[in-house]
Amino acid sequence: MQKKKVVVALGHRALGTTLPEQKAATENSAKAVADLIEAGANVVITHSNAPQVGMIHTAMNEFKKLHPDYTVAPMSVCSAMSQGYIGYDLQNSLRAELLRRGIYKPVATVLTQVTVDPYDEAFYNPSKVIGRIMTKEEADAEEAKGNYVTSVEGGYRRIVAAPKPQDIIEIDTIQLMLDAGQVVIAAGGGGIPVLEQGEELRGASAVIEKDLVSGKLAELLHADELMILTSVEHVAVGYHTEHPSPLSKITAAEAEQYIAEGQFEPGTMLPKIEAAVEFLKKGGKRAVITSIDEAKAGYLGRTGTVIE
Ligand SMILES: Nc1ncnc2c1ncn2[C@@H]1O[C@H](COP(=O)(O)OP(=O)(O)O)[C@@H](O)[C@H]1O
Ligand SMILES: NC(=O)OP(=O)(O)O
Repeated sequence: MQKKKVVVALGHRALGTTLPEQKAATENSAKAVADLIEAGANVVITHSNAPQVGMIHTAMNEFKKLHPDYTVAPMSVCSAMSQGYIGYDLQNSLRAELLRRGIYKPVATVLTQVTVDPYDEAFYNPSKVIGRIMTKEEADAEEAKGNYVTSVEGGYRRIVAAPKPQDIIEIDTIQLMLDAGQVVIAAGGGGIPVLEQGEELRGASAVIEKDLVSGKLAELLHADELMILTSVEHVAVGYHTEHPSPLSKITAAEAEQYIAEGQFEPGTMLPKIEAAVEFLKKGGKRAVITSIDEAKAGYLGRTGTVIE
């Protein structure tokens, strides 16, 4: 039987935030991904990174206090570190889970760079929330350094630019590994944002939305399916009303209509729907949005929101 090529996007619930949380969460997520592999999927995994990249950035800032003449680690470097750190836990959890099930499959993380447009409006309107919740004093200190913050429930968080992903530099490597039946973890945290300058790639001060890059990855790999595994079993309309209606199966045109009605929250559900619609418009067959706990049922069409 021909295996299905599936891009699987893992969100916050699949990763946790702190080091011990991430270890436990990735072990759980590995079970969900192994279920998909057992069900016949060849998977490429991509994942969130906002809490982790913020934590790494804070750590690098602390390091600079010991060495004031050092430059602060750019956000692109912090993104690369977050791919390595999250990929390390994910690939080991998945390797072990597959071995426990008697499946031998190489699992590897590809440090992935994603080009962005230097004129992307997002550079003038930072909107991507990263890192931990801060006090007013900490937020003021960030602003004094030239960073941006926004108020959230419980305090303040940093915001950075989230330009749209244009192209994936390591796509041929990812494709080769996928075609060889290997499990690839790629474009984590939206990918390391880079600007093309002649032959050079220069890191951009931004964090790309992981949902949008998962759609781009699925498109460029000609994947059969995009699965976005998040914290809710279904996408809903009227989500913030007393009577939300869960969606089971919709078309891309219906999804666009709901986008126009403002049914999806920017920064959480909206980019997932946009990624799904874009993937379908570029030739994808099916996108599924469901909870990480229902991954296999979603893959088998028994739950989740399916967009076709
Ligand atoms: N219309 C909607 N239907 C379902 N969930 C929604 C909707 N609008 C916003 N959400 C929120 O989106 C969240 C999932 O997005 P997010 O927290 O960014 O997840 P992830 O980290 O998995 O990408 C859900 O927990 C839910 O609160
Ligand atoms: N890069 C990214 O979109 O991360 P989050 O999903 O954690 O916001």
